[in-house]
Amino acid sequence: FDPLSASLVAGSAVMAWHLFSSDSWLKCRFQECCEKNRTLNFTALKAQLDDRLFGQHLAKDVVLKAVLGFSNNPSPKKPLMLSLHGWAGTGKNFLSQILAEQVHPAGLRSKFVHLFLATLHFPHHDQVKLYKEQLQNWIRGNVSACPSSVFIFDEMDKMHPGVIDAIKPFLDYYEEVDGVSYRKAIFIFLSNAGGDLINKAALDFWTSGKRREDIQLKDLEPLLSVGVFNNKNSGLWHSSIIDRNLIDYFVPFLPLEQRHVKMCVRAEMTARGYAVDEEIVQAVADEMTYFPKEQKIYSDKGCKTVQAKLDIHEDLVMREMKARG
Ligand SMILES: Nc1ncnc2c1ncn2[C@@H]1O[C@H](COP(=O)(O)OP(=O)(O)OP(=O)(O)O)[C@@H](O)[C@H]1O
Repeated sequence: FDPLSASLVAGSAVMAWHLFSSDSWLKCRFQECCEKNRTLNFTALKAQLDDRLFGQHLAKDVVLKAVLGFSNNPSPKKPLMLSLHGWAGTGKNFLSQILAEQVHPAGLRSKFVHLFLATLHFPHHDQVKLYKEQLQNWIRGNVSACPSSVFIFDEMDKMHPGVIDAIKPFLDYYEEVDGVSYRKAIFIFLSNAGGDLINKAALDFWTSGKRREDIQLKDLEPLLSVGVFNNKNSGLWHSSIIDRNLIDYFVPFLPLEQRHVKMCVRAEMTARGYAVDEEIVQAVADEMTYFPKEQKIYSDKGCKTVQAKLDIHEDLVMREMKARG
């Protein structure tokens, strides 16, 4: 190497190191970077929820209100904390995913979005101490790297109260904890707790001839405050998160009717690139089971098994086509 080539090589190396070690434009073209100051886009989120989430007017309203308040506040006093409640397959994970995509476009695939399942990640009650430590380290490390990290905790009703308490310091009104600020992070809890009470309230509305869309948050809150929040037998709420009022928003998910199941089938067919076939839509909706036994109004599993049932129909259609040559 002559001195000129050597300095050129060294210069290029320094430049490359600089470009790829910081969140430069070039680096972020090739790998995901944390957008530290990204705010949630209310209009985009509303459009996504209007288009994709069916039959959940309350959940939609509460989440939009929460997001509006959080994103309009340049210095929130605490992280955003949502607690989603409802029957299986009604869209709790789905909404969390849509919300996460608004902060980090890769959604659940983003390295800044973290999904925990109680039965998978924290299965053994005798290891609570270890889980607590690991979870706190994980949250601390990830929020230090990306303040707008999103943490989703599924199956909160199966989570040991000790593990839930491990999250508490991050949810509180502290400016910083050990030099890290958690105020831009989002925490979402998902749970089936209270689902039966929400279903009962929806059924009461139906029975008295009122429109589902007229159910308001105030119709559910008294029921849930007794049945979930102040019920010492409802595992989830043994935790001090409730005592400290750290949950910003309670988000109820209503049970889904057959018309919503059909909307899910149509959406799934469109996503798979097929023309919507109403015969198949009806067939899939008819294969679902509904409750209560007498009236059969609400889908037992919400829209959860729609994809699997559609797979079977897809298979049958393919075989028919093959048989016809
Ligand atoms: N309200 C809804 N609108 C549109 N699609 C829905 C809705 N609810 C469920 N789905 C569809 O069903 C799938 C399963 O729903 P999801 O996982 O969100 O249910 P969940 O409420 O989280 O259930 P669980 O309590 O059993 O975890 C979603 O990925 C979505 O495709």
